[in-house]
Amino acid sequence: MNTNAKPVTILTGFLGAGKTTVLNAILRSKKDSRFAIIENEVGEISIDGELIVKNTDSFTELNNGCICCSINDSFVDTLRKISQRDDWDELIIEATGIANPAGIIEPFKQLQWLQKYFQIPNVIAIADAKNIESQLKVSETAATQLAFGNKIYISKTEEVLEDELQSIKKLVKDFNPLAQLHTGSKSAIPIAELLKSDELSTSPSLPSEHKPKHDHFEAITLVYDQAFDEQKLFSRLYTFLIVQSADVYRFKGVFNDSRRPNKLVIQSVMKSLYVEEAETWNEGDERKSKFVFIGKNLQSKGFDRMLKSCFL
Ligand SMILES: Nc1nc2c(ncn2[C@@H]2O[C@H](COP(=O)(O)OP(=O)(O)OP(=O)(O)O)[C@@H](O)[C@H]2O)c(=O)[nH]1
Repeated sequence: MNTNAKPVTILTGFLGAGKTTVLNAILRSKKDSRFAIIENEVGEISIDGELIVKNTDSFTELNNGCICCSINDSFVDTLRKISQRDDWDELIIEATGIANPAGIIEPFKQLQWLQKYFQIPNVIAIADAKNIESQLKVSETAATQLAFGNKIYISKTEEVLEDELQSIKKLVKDFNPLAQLHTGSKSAIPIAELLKSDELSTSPSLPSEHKPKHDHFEAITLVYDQAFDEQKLFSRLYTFLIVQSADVYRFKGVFNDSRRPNKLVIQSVMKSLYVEEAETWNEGDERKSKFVFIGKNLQSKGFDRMLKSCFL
């Protein structure tokens, strides 16, 4: 092992599993570390970039598009760029929720020059206690993500009963018996255990002829200059999610309600919808509102009409 190589953590897991939440908890708990962060998102517009807690000693690189299928030049270029900087101590990569993480893990194992700068990654696969069972039924990707973790973290455990949690543990173990299993909730994420590197040798190696499969998800991003009415937006989206949204697996937005000094974040995971306050708008901000819908057979016109009906 190269002693100058720095630690790398990859966060994978299905849409809405809690990857950004874990990333933010790591940033908050290790204030003295300087993090290089790579966000791999679908859609042309970054929303996750806006959801990461601000830490002046860290920097974020965005890598849009699918990096699941092969060693991807733009991802390797991003790693090269980071390797040439000396203002970071640890690298964290948040993979998109809709892809097999093989293409993110593969370069670290196969490109020798990378090993001079980066350790073999600690891969944390996050499974949402409330939704993983149904996600595994609709998505092969959800299963593949679990299979790649050397650690599996079951999030949102406070949302399920103890006997449900036991059967979820058994279920995820079936997909990856070698992984260390951890559980937690938003306010009690076992960061130290998740980041401990002593078990990395159990990281599953890639099958020599692996053919990554991914589901045919698409993302629609919509951006508006107009301000939104928070209540209207919540109630229309809530009704939409309950009544019509079989094919929307994830929805996220950062929006402006001009009566409020803060950015507002609205997001759904399956049928649940949440609004949270984020940082305040700065003087001179354009106050654009951005939304992304992720799923199958999506029609942007319908989303656009619904969102426009929620302007202030
Ligand atoms: N109740 C509860 N909610 C959680 C927990 N972890 C995350 N969440 C919520 O779940 C939603 C999705 O969390 P994110 O961290 O954005 O999920 P993600 O995996 O980054 O989502 P994508 O990047 O879109 O795939 C947010 O509303 C979080 O606040 C948890 O342990 N308990």
